[in-house]
Amino acid sequence: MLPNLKINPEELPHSVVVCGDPVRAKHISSLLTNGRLFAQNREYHSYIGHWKGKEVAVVSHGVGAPGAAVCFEELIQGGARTIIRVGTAGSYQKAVLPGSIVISTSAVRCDGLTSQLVPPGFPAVADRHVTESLRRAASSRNGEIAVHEGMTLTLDAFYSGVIEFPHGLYKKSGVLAVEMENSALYVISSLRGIKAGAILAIDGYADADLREEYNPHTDAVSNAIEAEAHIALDALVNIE
Ligand SMILES: O=P(O)(O)O[C@H]1O[C@H](CO)[C@@H](O)[C@H]1O
Ligand SMILES: O=c1cc[nH]c(=O)[nH]1
Repeated sequence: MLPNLKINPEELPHSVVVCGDPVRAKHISSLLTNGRLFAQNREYHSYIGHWKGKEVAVVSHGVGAPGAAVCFEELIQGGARTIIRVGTAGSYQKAVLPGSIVISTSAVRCDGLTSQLVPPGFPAVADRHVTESLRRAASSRNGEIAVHEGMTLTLDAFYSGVIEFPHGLYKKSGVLAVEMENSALYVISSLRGIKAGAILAIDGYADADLREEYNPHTDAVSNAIEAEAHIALDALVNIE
């Protein structure tokens, strides 16, 4: 039994979708054929079912890299070989609008967790086969929603303290969006030799110049989450 996920590894498929929100995990499982809850502990709610004939799991990892890392490590210990994160993120770029989607190719490591695992220069990169599969799955949806691809940034602090995080620096460097777990997923998957990637629904602007009142509960964001869930499931079953 995996101690934090409370999953019996014999039940865990090789292909897994992960997301922060347990309610989103339940919703994604409702898209599956015979989707059902098969484990639950803390923020980790695990569902199993079939997508286009292939068995997949959907597991929530909560908010933030340390808790998510527990989830990723135990999934890999339990036999997961491909993990795709279906997340949300704040945009740094005017052209990356709320309600659009970002396929993350890499993550700037502004989290604390990965600096306890690997040296500073170690890259956090998505697997190229996963990224390619996400790109193909997204392009087969006929441009119904804008899809961007590029670097994202992983940060621990959702709200600022007295220190201002230099969002503007990363905006100028071409980073598309900020979220809180991708670097952990990429570093851990590289260390353990499995494939991982991430797709993100943009739920607002994180950049101070563009920011309005943060409201991630809009129809545009819900539509983007619905679309990215379908894209991730398609990418998971069609990966080469
Ligand atoms: O929507 P999820 O997958 O939780 O992702 C993003 O949303 C949470 C913050 O609201 C963080 O977990 C961040 O990474
Ligand atoms: O970490 C996150 C996630 C969604 N939106 C943000 O602005 N930040």
